Amino acid sequence: MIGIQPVDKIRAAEREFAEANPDVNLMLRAADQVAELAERMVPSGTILVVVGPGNNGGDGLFAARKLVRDGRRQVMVWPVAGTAHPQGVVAARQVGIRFLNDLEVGRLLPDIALVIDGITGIGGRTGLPENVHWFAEMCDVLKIPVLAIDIPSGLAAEDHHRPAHVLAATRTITFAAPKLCHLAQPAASACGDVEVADIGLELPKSNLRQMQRMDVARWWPWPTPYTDKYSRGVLGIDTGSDRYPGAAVLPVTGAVYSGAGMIRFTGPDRLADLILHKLPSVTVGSGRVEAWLVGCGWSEEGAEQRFGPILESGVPLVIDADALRYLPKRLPEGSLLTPHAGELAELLGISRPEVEDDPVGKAYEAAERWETTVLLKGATQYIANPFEKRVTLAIAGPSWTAQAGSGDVLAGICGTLLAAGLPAPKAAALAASVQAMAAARKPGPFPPDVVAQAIPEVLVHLAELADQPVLAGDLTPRSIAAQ
Ligand SMILES: NC(=O)C1=CN([C@@H]2O[C@H](COP(=O)(O)OP(=O)(O)OC[C@H]3O[C@@H](n4cnc5c(N)ncnc54)[C@H](OP(=O)(O)O)[C@@H]3O)[C@@H](O)[C@H]2O)[C@@H](O)CC1
Ligand SMILES: Nc1ncnc2c1ncn2[C@@H]1O[C@H](COP(=O)(O)OP(=O)(O)O)[C@@H](O)[C@H]1O
Ligand SMILES: [K+]
Repeated sequence: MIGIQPVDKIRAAEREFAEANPDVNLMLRAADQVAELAERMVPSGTILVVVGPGNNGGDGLFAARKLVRDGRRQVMVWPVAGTAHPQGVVAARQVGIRFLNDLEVGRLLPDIALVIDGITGIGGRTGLPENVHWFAEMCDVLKIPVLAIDIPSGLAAEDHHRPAHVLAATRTITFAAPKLCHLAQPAASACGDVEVADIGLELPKSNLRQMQRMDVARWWPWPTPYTDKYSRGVLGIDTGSDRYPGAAVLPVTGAVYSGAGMIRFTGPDRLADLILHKLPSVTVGSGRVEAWLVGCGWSEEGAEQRFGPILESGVPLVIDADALRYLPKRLPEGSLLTPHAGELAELLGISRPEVEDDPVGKAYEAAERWETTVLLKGATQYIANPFEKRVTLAIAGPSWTAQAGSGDVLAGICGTLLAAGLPAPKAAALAASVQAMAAARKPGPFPPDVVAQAIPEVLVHLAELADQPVLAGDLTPRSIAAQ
């Protein structure tokens, strides 16, 4: 798990560090890391460092000095605000770096091998300075690689929005910890590959975090030799309707391919035939279950009648789609709500843009109101955990997943994991991450059920990562196997 840090925590850590280490210049440390990455990106060619008025520009100027390599590399600086970090300017001038004006930049740009963006960092407000708009567009058109220092200029560190004008980066090097803009879409799409450089700052634990592959590997409920189908978890699924028959098949597909021990389908009989045709391991009719998945494709007719008895069962529920309209005040303990932005807006009685403006805050608000875990779906998936007062971002996948039915499959994966006994926040974070990883293995317009079929391959890799014996399969002792 990686902690995502707000700007005030970064600044506080910087102050503490400076007090404890008066002889260490953090800007030089940051600049060295920027220069080192720039060397890796373009071992030769001219580098243009674009600097703003603050310390982000200071990083850029000291990196420029380092990159000159005793005159063996041509490095130029464009101070976009007129003024720039005074000591940085002196340092750059001392090694003979040429300072350019707008006209010169326009003329020389086609021959630049790399742009280093030191316009604004964590002090940046959303939006690029106006006199740089043309430059950002030219870099894009000319496909010039851009290395952003800390934050691509135009983005604000704690904001997931991507404004119309931003100096989009090929790579971003940030310091100490990622900020929200590096990981949350659409801002993240302007950051390119993000590298987090250690400059020695000590940061407190964050209540905003992002899942890593190793977390998925470690938390996945791997079966053991003691496992049977019941102990792996029986999932009840009541989904689909005449209007949405696919919403019966898709969640079941997600559940089967993520390894549910057993599935009991209790939706309309006609739909059971459809499911069995594709997935004959599913059983039909009620019985004991460890968790329920409800709501996908219910449509309105009869929804409440379907929901009532399931709510009374007392086991944890995955509550998706139409069932979100009929939430009781108190939900069974351990339940999980899986709304997309529109459904969350309806739940909270606000507009969709209000949710899209503050996904972290709104997901958390709903989680607190219903005292339950909320998985807010979308390009970035947020899991709000009101018990430990934190929000986790799932591992992200390709945008091809934005298609009808992906949410149904995801609900099925969540169901498998709740039935396996995982607490809802873990189940949601694992399910969303694994679906994204499966989609990354099948990048393209594959239907959501085909993406679900890639989950076993993802799990094989994760089991290797976690060194899980479950992979061995053949437990024959080596000496016998060799004969
Ligand atoms: N903290 C750390 O641990 C370390 C930090 N380090 C580095 O310091 C950076 C932070 O530096 P910083 O605080 O000086 O702010 P910075 O990002 O340069 O921007 C402020 C300037 O930009 C201006 N401005 C803002 N938005 C604008 C806009 N949209 N359009 C136009 N102008 C805009 C703003 O103007 P003002 O708000 O004053 O009007 C102000 O003049 C950090 O990202 C990292 O690179 C490392 O050296 C070492 C460790
Ligand atoms: N831009 C995107 N990039 C990646 N995944 C996305 C994107 N937009 C949506 N998704 C995924 O698509 C799913 C859509 O869910 P939902 O809207 O409930 O679909 P449905 O109800 O039709 O199944 C979510 O699980 C989310 O993971
Ligand atoms: K920057």
